[in-house]
Amino acid sequence: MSQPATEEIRAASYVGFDSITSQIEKKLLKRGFQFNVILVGQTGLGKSTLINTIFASHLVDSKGRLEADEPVRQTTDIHPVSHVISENGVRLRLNIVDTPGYGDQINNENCWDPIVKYIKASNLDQHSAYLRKELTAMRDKYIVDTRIHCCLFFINPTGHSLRPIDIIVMKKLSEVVNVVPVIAKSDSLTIEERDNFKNNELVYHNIRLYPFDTEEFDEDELKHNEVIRSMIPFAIVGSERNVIIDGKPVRGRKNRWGVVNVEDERHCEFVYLRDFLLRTHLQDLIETTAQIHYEAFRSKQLLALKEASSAGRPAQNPQ
Ligand SMILES: Nc1nc2c(ncn2[C@@H]2O[C@H](COP(=O)(O)OP(=O)(O)OP(=O)(O)O)[C@@H](O)[C@H]2O)c(=O)[nH]1
Repeated sequence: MSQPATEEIRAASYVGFDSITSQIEKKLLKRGFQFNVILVGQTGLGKSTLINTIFASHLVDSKGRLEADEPVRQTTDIHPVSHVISENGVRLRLNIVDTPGYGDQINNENCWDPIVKYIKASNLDQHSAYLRKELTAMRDKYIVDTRIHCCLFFINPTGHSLRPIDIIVMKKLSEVVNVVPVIAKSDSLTIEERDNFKNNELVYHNIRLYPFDTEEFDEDELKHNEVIRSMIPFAIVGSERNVIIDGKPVRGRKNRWGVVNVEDERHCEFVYLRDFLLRTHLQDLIETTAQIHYEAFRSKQLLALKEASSAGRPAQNPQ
């Protein structure tokens, strides 16, 4: 009897689990993806403009927020806006949480409190939703991810170094969310002033900023994170308008002295920020959020245990 060809043996022993990748892809594509971003920074620093520039469509109305006689908004005004955007059949549900008025008051003591509370509450909502799903055995029910995956922190382009309040707020926020700082309206800075913000002040103040390395990362991923860290805070320029450069419309800002091309890396770091958030680290931002949430929960649990043991009573589960 003749031996079966290798192809036939392979066909006979093929069980087909390699199709899991296409099964996952199909399921994920049907469901779409969720990305929740919070914008933190003073009024008028270009928060809505940047989001509109990144997503190249008018997502957030950046006009008409403040009337002349309207008092400066406070951070209690936090409000989320949801959008569904689609690219090549991939749907992204985008939740943008704006925090108008942060740091605008004369007394900014505890001005970060409402933001931190909001982020913690959205984490807790997610936690409770999963618990409800487990308890009621709704295995197939898709749980919408309410957690905040990224905080874009807008630094005022003062030309000096970071304000003490920014350092405190970034530290507080980094305990509960992935913080990505950006230098707002960097077209107003000289190259020297821009460098002042990048002189490792963030490292000096020991602010724990995203991205984080893990043991799973290969050499390329580690190198890439290193490049990103050396660039942070990204010096960005935003614009909702197109200007004509060499006969072509480009996203930019025109002033008396010339044109800033937002997408030209010689002019600003907008393109690096966009690639980092959407093309290379979107999934990692989502995954790291779960890790931060877990670490915060664990340290709360340990604290509760310590307090309970020193008071000689049984520990309760923290919320
Ligand atoms: N020069 C310069 N101006 C910008 C830039 N980004 C936005 N602006 C302008 O700054 C003004 C305020 O922009 P917004 O996007 O509304 O600022 P915001 O931070 O969302 O403001 P609030 O909604 O009040 O908190 C607008 O006139 C924008 O055109 C930038 O990168 N450079």
